[in-house]
Amino acid sequence: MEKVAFIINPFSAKKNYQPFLDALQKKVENPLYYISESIEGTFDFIHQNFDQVDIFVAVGGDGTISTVAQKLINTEKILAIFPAGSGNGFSNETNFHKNLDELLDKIKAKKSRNIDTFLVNEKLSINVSGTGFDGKVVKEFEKTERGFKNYIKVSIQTFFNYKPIKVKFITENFKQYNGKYLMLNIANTRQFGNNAYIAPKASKSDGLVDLVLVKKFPLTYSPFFAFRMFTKRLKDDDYVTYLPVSEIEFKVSTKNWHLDGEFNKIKSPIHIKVLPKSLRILI
Ligand SMILES: Nc1ncnc2c1ncn2[C@@H]1O[C@H](COP(=O)(O)OP(=O)(O)OP(=O)(O)O)[C@@H](O)[C@H]1O
Repeated sequence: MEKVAFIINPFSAKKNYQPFLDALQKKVENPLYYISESIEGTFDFIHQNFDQVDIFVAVGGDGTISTVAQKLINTEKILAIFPAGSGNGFSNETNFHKNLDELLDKIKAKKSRNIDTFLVNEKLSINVSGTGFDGKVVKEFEKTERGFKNYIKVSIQTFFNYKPIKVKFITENFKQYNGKYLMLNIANTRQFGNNAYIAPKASKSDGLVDLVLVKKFPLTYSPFFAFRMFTKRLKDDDYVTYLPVSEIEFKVSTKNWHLDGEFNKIKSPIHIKVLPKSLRILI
């Protein structure tokens, strides 16, 4: 077996990691694994095993993957994923499936490629991060037991009393886009998760992110918006503007952000910067 370590987040996938662990122990002799009780725990584990491991497998959702990725950025170490989250946006976009045999075959072949990531001020994002409506939704969602149904429920409740955010660009050339928005997202890949394609043309290896500005639309329009998002047709939507950028600065009237689906408080002004080809992933 290649030099590989499995980092399992017991809080993802409805805490149902035991079947994964049983299967792993059946198929791999004496696997190196770590059940992560905290983000700090994951950091320590990676630090302690860094020299003797080539491939770190994150077993969890986008939040877990992002914490593992933070320690692998700009190194030769390879990130692999066994998706076990509720949305799995990043793993959907990087071709990882809930199939242990397939993953073990890929590990044996050990082929990899470098992809982009980006920073929101100093914080790393690998998939899609944003502020405004969905920052608030993630904040409220984290108070529930998660899952797709709760996500939809919280989204509808939040929509009713949501005030648009104000965005003011610092970077010249973009000032024409100053204004009020329902939400602002930065997309390295195409989807949030659950095949919700907020940026259907985004590419994780072009040195750019899509800055996605969404204007407030009437509630009656939300089914059309959702339909377009799930069918990769949001690009044609009049409420949405796409700005592909490698770096951009702006002020925004809220601190509520989500980074790869995890709630974060980030102080304005905001500096977005792509880190081109900074993360090596197993293919
Ligand atoms: N390395 C880690 N170790 C322990 N807990 C973590 C780690 N990374 C993230 N967490 C916490 O675990 C919870 C679930 O994380 P994660 O995002 O992986 O799963 P999810 O929310 O079910 O999936 P998704 O983001 O795909 O919807 C979050 O509350 C997060 O803060």
